[in-house]
Amino acid sequence: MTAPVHEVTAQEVTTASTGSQPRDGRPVVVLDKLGKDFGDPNNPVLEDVDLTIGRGEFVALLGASGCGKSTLLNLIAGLEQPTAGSMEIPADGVAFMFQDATLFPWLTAQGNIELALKLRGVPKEERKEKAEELLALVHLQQAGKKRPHELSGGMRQRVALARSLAQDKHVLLMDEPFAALDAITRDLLHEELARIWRHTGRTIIFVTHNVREAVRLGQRVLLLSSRPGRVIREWQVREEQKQPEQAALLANEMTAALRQEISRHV
Ligand SMILES: Nc1ncnc2c1ncn2[C@@H]1O[C@H](COP(=O)(O)OP(=O)(O)OP(=O)(O)O)[C@@H](O)[C@H]1O
Repeated sequence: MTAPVHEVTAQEVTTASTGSQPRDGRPVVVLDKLGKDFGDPNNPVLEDVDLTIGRGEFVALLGASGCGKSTLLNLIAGLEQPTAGSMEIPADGVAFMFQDATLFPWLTAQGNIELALKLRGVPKEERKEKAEELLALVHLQQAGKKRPHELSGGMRQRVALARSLAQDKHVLLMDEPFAALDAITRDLLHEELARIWRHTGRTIIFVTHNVREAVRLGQRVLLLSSRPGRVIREWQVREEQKQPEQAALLANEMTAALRQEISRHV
């Protein structure tokens, strides 16, 4: 059985009666008692997920392995249907970025971005310029003619980010996009992503296992319980808490909560 999915247009916005409220901005994603099972209703992956995400928010999602983080993103992306509760998601869909860049190997970096623009219906004569702008936004203006195998992992993820921005969706879902990168490259990409988020005003929902990454990037960090997954705790991250000392304290607090949740489940 599937549950109702309501698609909100840019103008049509409602507020959920329950769950996490956004810090500011109109709600763009509203999950109300959302649940998902894969055939066994007695063993749902997600149950009673209540969450409201406001326009322009950067939300990081933490939780033990297998608690349903990716499933939650798939539901918001419309790739899976909920089996309980209801949700409101943007009518024009969302953009998705994964851990693996999944670029087409036979296309150049620029070609991969131009393809996304083409699929969005951007006229041919505008695609080159727009792709170049997006490459510049991710600081890859020199690499447009290179194919994916000629790029480092970090550069491939930059192209993947530019490609997801090319889809021109307001909501960007990111599923552990930097997990496979080394610490220094990841750090650089954090800076890039924070800058791009401020520049574009996108709403970003970012899944990670890395607590420091969540503190570094998120305005709000949510902790999902182990199966069945639901939001059990959340932290607002103030700007000053992104400074190293305070960030470390907050990360410790989140790690303790995450550990407790993992051991409770074990
Ligand atoms: N299409 C599917 N059919 C059956 N079970 C599924 C399907 N997709 C996910 N699951 C199950 O749902 C549970 C949650 O998976 P999910 O990938 O959402 O967790 P996760 O929190 O993202 O995990 P990780 O942190 O390890 O990536 C797992 O037990 C998984 O096997």
